[in-house]
Order: sequence, then structure tokens, then C-alpha cells
Amino acid sequence: MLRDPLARIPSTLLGEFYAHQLRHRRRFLLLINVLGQLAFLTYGWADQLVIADQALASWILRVGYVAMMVVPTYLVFYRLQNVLLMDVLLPVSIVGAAGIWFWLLAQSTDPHTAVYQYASLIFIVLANLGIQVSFVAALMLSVGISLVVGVGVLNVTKANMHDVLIFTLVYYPVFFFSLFISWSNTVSRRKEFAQAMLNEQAKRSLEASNRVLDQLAHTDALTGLDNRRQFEKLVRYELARSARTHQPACMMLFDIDHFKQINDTRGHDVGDLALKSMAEVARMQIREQDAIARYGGDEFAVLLTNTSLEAAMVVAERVRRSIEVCTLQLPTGDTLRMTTSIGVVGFGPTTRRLEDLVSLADRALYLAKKGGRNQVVRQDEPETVT
Ligand SMILES: Nc1nc2c(ncn2[C@@H]2O[C@H](COP(=O)(O)OP(=O)(O)OP(=O)(O)O)[C@@H](O)[C@H]2O)c(=O)[nH]1
Repeated sequence: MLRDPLARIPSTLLGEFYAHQLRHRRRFLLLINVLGQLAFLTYGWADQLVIADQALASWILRVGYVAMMVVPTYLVFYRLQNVLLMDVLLPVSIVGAAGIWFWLLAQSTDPHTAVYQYASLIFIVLANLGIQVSFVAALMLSVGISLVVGVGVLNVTKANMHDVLIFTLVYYPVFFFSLFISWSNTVSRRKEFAQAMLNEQAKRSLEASNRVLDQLAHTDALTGLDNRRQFEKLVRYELARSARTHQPACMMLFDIDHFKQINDTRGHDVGDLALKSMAEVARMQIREQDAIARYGGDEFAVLLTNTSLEAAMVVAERVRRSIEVCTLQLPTGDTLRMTTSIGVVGFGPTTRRLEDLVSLADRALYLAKKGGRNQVVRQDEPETVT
């Protein structure tokens, strides 16, 4: 459509095309309708000077016609919201306006009417200048206006073929020039629409790619959990929030016991399966609003918001137990059982910084390992750390 000016809008896109034109062309069409009506009105001054014998009739007809057009203009632009009607309203009204004006000329006995009738060229120009959406309508209405003008000229010239011929020779280039304007306008509108569709499509696919990139940037590829960077971002946010609101929060750090052994004896692929399984089982034990992340290697971390250390211990024990009882079915037919050691730490005055919090959680995890693994250790008194 961008390259071929004759290309039609696919029927599936027609609704969108009209909606687009309504959004972008309504004001222009309203303005040109108002200007057209005003121009028709002010030509009363010209009538007064040129066909003075029809001045009164001219003013009455012009004011009456413009007043009559207020209702359809209001309906079309403020009620029906149909851009095709907005598009054709001006040319349709011009058919009537041309009829009125030529009737006035025909009534006048002024000798200037023979020259004055050439002013009717403005009708065909104005009608095509306004058209933005439908060239077919422009063509049909131009023919309609030309018929009215033609009949009018026959009347004014009293069918003097010499005068009619001169008028026709002047009129026809203006006719085609005007049609060219409406053709060019309607083609431009179609191209703008095609460009807008392409832009919209490009914007959507860029947004989708950005979403994927964003997702990748904070997700661990193996387990689908948050990655360390995302987790630390959430913890920093929560540390600030908890300091402000004095609401409790806790962090859990845990890893698979003797994971190196699993890797060494069963292979790296089984190790990966174990990590995935660990992630799934642990995730099922925590609330939706808590964050769980793969912190690195076989280490996982959980952020428990609005949770006291006692409640966090209950959750940690639940995680430990669910890992302990889980039997992982391997593709080889073998099964794998795992245990996990967990360190838990609560947010407090001594853990205002992420580094302090992680270091305490790490310490608790270390103690859990040291204490024989498959257990939960809390670290709530940093002063006792040795
Ligand atoms: N399969 C697999 N292994 C990993 C991955 N990342 C780290 N590892 C392995 O995880 C193991 C981590 O072992 P450690 O935590 O140091 O020790 P452990 O054997 O778990 O012993 P404890 O933690 O003391 O119980 C190392 O062998 C790493 O190579 C991974 O993405 N996939």
C-alpha cells in the first residue's frame, strides 16, 4: 500500500482505517465544512454587488441554507461519528449550494451574470479539497456538482452553445485538477494509515522483544527463578521498606547437600535436573508474594516479606522437609533423593545493608552444614557470631 497508490485497504482493516481517519481527520473535515459554509454565506456580498436585483433573495437563501446545514453538520460530526459521512458532507452540501446560486443567476437580469457564472469554479475546487477518505465519493459528487453547474450554465447562457463551449473549456481543467487534489489526498491518507500500521507493528514487536529481554535479564535460565541480580534488587527494596515501616522480613539461603557428589557420580545433566527439581519443590512451599531466586551454583535464596523470624523458621522447615521427602525420577529410571541445609536471618538494625544480611544468612547456612546438614539454622543475634 505504501508503494502502490491504487492498492485497496484489505476489508479486514477497513474498520481500523475508518477509525484512524476519524481520529486524525475529524477536526480538519469539521473545519473545512464550517469554512465552506461561511464562504457560501459571505458570497452574499458578491451577489449584492454583481446581481443586485437578487441581493435579498440571495441573503435569504444563503442564510437559510447555512442554517439548515447546522443540523446535519451537528449530527454527522457530534452524533454519528461516521468519517465517510463527514467526508461527503461538504460536497453534498455544495451540490445544493451550486443549485441555489445558479438559480439566483438565472433569475437575475444583470448583464454580468455571463462572467459571474465563472465563479462557480470554486464549487468543484472546494468539494474536492475537503475529501480525505473516499475518492469514489469524490468522483461521484464531482460529477453531480458538474451536472448542476452544467444545467445552470445552460440556463444562464440561455443555451448559447458558444458561451457553453467557452465555459466548458475553462471548467474541464479545473474539474480534473480538483479530482487530482482529492485523489492525491485520499492516497496520502491511505499511505499514512499503512505507515501508522507498520509503526504500530514495529512498536509492538519491539515491546515484546523488550519484555523478553527484560525477563531474560532477571531470570535464571535453568530454573526459571529470579536470578541473583533481581533478587538483590528486591532485597534492597525490601530492606528500605522494612526500615521505614518496621515490618519484619526474613531471608533464607539454602543449597543442596553434597551436590558436588551428585554431579560427580551421576553427571552434570542429573545435577541440572536436581537443581530444577529443588527450585520447583521450594517454590511450592512459599507464598506468591515472596521472592525465590537461584543465588548461584546450587545456592537458592528466598525473601519472605512481612514475616517474623519464627514464621520464617516454619517456612524453612517446610522447605527442608519437602526436599527431604521428594524422590526425583531420573530419565534413566533411577531415582534421586536430596537434602538441603538452610540458613535463616531476620531483617533488623544490624542488617540494614544487603551485604550484612547475606553474610549473616551465609553464616547460618554454614552452621547448618557444620551441624550435620539437612537442617535449618537461624541467625538472629549477630553479636554471637564468632
Ligand atoms: N549440574 C550443575 N552443577 C552446578 C551448577 N552450578 C554449580 N554446580 C556445581 O555445584 C557444586 C557446588 O558444590 P558445593 O556447594 O561447593 O558443595 P556440595 O557438594 O554441595 O557440598 P555442601 O554444599 O557442603 O553440602 C559444584 O560441583 C559445582 O560445579 C549447575 O548449573 N549445574
